[in-house]
Amino acid sequence: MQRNIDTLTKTIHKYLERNSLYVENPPWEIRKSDLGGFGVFAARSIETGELIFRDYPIILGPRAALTCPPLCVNCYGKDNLRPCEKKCGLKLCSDKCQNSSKHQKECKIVRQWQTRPIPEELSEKLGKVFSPIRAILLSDEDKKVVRCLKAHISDQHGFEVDVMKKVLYLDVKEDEEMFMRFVCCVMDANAFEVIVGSENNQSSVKGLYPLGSLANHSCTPNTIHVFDNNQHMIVRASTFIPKGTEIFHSYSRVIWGTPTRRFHLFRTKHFLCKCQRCEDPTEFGSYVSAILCKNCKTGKVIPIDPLIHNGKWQCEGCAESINKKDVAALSSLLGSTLNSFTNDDVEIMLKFITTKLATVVPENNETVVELKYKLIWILGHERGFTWTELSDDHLLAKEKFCGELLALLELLRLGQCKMRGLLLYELYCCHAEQKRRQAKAGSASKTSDKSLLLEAADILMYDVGAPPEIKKLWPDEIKLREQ
Ligand SMILES: C[S@@+](CC[C@H](N)C(=O)[O-])C[C@H]1O[C@@H](n2cnc3c(N)ncnc32)[C@H](O)[C@@H]1O
Repeated sequence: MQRNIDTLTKTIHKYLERNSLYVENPPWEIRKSDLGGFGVFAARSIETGELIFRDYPIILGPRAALTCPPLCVNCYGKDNLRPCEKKCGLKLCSDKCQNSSKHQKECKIVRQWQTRPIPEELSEKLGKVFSPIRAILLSDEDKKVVRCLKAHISDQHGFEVDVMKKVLYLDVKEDEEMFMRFVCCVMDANAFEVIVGSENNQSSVKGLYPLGSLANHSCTPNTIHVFDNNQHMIVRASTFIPKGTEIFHSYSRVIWGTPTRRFHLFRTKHFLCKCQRCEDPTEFGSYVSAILCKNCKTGKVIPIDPLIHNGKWQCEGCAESINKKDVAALSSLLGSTLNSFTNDDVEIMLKFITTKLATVVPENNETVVELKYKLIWILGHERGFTWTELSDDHLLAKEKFCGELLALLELLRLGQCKMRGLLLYELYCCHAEQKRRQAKAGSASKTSDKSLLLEAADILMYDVGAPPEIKKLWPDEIKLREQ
């Protein structure tokens, strides 16, 4: 399909209207982007925290990753899965899901395609390659929406259809196969990871959001996106966005260093980011990708030109230069050490930060940051380290890491980003626990700073995964939507 601004704008407006999400004079508009293709731009100035748009997934389905557990194909629950009574090969978790009209349609089409029964051991495979089948059942209008989204056409995409044909022996018609292969290319270019379910029963699935898909990437995004309990995507401004500015998501992890982010973006989204943060050898003075100089021991080694693949790196202190390969070897070693730690290795991780890591990388290096973030989620949460079990030292360590990572996010100019919301809440919980302990010991009580909680509640507004204490602070109108 010919992609131009008028067709794209009309198609997206109509899609939002069909889903009751269109608002008159929206603060966004679709335009050609200097980055190539199209993008979403601010049609007027947008204040920090302002709602930019809501979007609804045109396709939502299980993720194919091997690490994702099998899910009910209807509600994405993980428990009580059983094969469909009509033997389509999919798994469901209840009579309600079995009898849902959505499943009835999907069940029928899979049974039509079956040339032999799908054995139970292959049922999980069918669940994981199921999203493109969903696209076949879209209305013609919705198919038109999918056709106007960017597709990365290459043989690397579409393995789902190969599994359908070669492993599950589904007899798919040629035109259906072609459309499903195209849908795989569209999903790979545009799909978001979506969290469904609440607190203790969350699953990760993938969703194609037509308007959300049109926003390009920046490593310093100006938006935050969350998903509510109806799988709507809610996009708000994480910083002030002047009129005419391009609206960006981040497709990568903001705490990764430039080589890691650029590699990830290239591998998954097939482009080399050249944003302001990627261009800056110090990443706005954060030194997230820097390592320490082996020669002078204290100088920070940074890339001379971060946009040159395999270019030289140089120490800011003694000017000693290093090959990118040596930097990459150290990063990879540190990365695998980080991955080898389990939740029980808290003491080892804490020691690793202050000993080994402190001699080879600066304090904001991505490995240090990842490790601190990992510890923040263990301390106060995991078995053996819950709030009441936590030692005073561990509580202090968690509080310190929250403060350090919040300072880093500011250096990285990330505004009211999701990670800030999560860290503010964890910091608030540290203070509340300290206050409880002081009250118990009868000593002068530390005040737990309510402003941290209020700011976290504002940043994480609408997020289905937000802690209950935060949800209580949302305006009634949003609480009602959540029910
Ligand atoms: C989700 S789409 C974004 C919308 C897309 N520009 C379009 O025209 O529909 C993702 C694709 O847009 C392009 N893109 C997004 N951000 C980019 C960036 N910062 N630099 C270069 N290309 C980018 C890449 O081709 C990427 O795979």
